Amino acid sequence: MGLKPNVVFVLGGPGSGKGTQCERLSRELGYVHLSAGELLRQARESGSEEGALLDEYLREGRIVPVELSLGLLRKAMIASGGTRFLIDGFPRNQDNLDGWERIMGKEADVTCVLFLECPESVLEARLLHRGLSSGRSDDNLESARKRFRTYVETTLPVVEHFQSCGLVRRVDGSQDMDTVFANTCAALSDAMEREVMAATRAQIEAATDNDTAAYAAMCCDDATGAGCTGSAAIALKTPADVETWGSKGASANAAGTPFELLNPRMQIMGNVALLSYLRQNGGGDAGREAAVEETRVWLGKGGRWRLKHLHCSAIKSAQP
Ligand SMILES: Nc1ncnc2c1ncn2[C@@H]1O[C@H](COP(=O)(O)OP(=O)(O)O)[C@@H](O)[C@H]1O
Ligand SMILES: Nc1ccn([C@H]2C[C@H](O)[C@@H](COP(=O)(O)OP(=O)(O)O)O2)c(=O)n1
Repeated sequence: MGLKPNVVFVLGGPGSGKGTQCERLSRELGYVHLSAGELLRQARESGSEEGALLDEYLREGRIVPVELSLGLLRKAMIASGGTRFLIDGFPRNQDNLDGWERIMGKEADVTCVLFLECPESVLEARLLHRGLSSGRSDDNLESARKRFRTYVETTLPVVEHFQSCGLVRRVDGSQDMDTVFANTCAALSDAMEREVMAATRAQIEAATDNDTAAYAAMCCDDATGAGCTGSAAIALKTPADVETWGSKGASANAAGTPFELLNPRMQIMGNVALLSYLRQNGGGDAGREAAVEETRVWLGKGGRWRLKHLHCSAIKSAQP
């Protein structure tokens, strides 16, 4: 099975800093940032037949039917080619949530919900200030108050739903931008760890399936592998490189064998993740048994985790 898209929902009142934080997170941590509100504004401007209807919804601070917002999000997710998403301003009500679960529930994994908390007085001041230059028809006091009411009545219950699933990471959005960013990064660390584990599993599955193209697609252009051969690091970029690598460390890649990643240790530094584990290939009747210490260095960029380097120990045990 390939890698499912990993999604972080970013919620908070209007003006809580969702767009500001997502823009920086996407730049520094390599996520694809998609703003539901921005996609709707673009759709309104595109001259489509829904334009006039959208204009009314946006001015009134009402939430548009999920078919429309999720349709735009889904298209943008596919067009981005990424697997790691910050989805900003969605799901904003029960209709959004139901639509997501119906259409995307099996297609994507929600790793966490980043929730920026901010008092209404701060939000109002920010939106009025933003209104001086944003050109947004809803950055005025009347629309801001309507949007805040909509947020309290319809979005907070969605946050409570995610809270009961243990997915909410709360960050005080009223602090200065750098402090909010630092707290946001810390709040995302466990979600990022899960993304890296999922990417690692998907890449090992590609190896055990002999899917060298899928494996290579998860590598950086300058990726290298070292260890198994006892010689210098070799390039790990093209399917042919992966083939060469596999043939040298064949026992650890016994075709179709199930595997376990034991004792994983992970360190995340910005958009770099370092993961070490003992990879145990159980084979049972199906194949050989082998254990290898592996360290993978992953780089988060362009909306994906890409392998930068793989180091393997010698095979610790193998049965013919
Ligand atoms: N931590 C912060 N402190 C002060 N102003 C902020 C902060 N975060 C965002 N802003 C400003 O507040 C306004 C709203 O931020 P934005 O990111 O657009 O919010 P949202 O996407 O949640 O509506 C913007 O003008 C932005 O520059
Ligand atoms: N899931 C969504 C997200 C936004 N919208 C609409 C309604 C919102 O008032 C506007 C603007 O949302 P956006 O997230 O860009 O901005 P604010 O958080 O309100 O500042 O877009 C929607 O209908 N459905």
